[in-house]
Amino acid sequence: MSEPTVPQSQPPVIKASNLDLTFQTNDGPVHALKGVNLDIGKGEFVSFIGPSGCGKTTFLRCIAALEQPTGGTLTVNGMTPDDARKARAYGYVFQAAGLYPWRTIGGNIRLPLEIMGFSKEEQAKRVKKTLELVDLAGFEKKFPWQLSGGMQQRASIARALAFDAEILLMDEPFGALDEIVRDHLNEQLLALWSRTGKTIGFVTHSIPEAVFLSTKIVVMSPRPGRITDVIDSRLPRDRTLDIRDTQDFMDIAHRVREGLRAGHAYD
Ligand SMILES: Nc1ncnc2c1ncn2[C@@H]1O[C@H](COP(=O)(O)OP(=O)(O)OP(=O)(O)O)[C@@H](O)[C@H]1O
Repeated sequence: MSEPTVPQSQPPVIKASNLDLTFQTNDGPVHALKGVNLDIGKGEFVSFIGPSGCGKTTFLRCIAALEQPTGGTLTVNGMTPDDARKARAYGYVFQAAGLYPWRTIGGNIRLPLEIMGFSKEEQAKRVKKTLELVDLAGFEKKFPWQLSGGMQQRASIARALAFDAEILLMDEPFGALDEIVRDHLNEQLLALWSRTGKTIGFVTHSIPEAVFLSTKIVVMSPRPGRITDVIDSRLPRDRTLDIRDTQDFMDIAHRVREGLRAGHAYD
């Protein structure tokens, strides 16, 4: 079994130092992120967990250059998030699959490739490869409504993978799915991560999902949005759902739960 730790010699892929983001609203300032420090190494699977409003989405959006921090520094591959975006450093998977209903599954995956100006031949190659990666080979010509919710979410992951970015940012991608489907997708996502070696940032509200998927779990708390615990998981990288019955799994889940409770007591 491989070890979950990342070699120390590699510089972090994502580095946040004393990061702040305050939104100015009509009701006064909202401190969405306050003093956030975090290093994410290459090939790590990092989950962000915490109650609504603790800044999970905001942090992911800062990495993706969709929000501008008001203090501190944030680098992605040693660059500003904006430069990293231009260098196509990451793919982003949103809460809802967000597929265009008038385009086929292949057409949806192809869309960002068309916009980026890939050749027709390269587009076809990448659509085929990413559909295989998410176990949807043969569904290219179907329309989104012909697929189940879980399959649509997988298609949306394929779209984020299509330009082969090293970093995958996923904002609660399986939140709306039932538990059995979610379990299955969690296993598939782990297999995909292990095949591709990508660095993944994953937002979730589910403790078992965070513990099952991650090499690192970041526990956050609201008002102001901040990190209250960072847990480096000692679970082996190769895992199946059975690992949820082990003592190690339950110990980590317990620590996450305690972290969430401590954050609530702060209110
Ligand atoms: N564009 C915005 N303008 C003003 N306030 C915002 C904006 N975006 C987010 N916020 C506020 O910042 C805080 C953090 O929001 P964020 O969406 O990051 O939380 P979250 O942890 O992802 O929550 P959830 O689990 O509900 O998705 C919240 O109080 C939210 O209302």
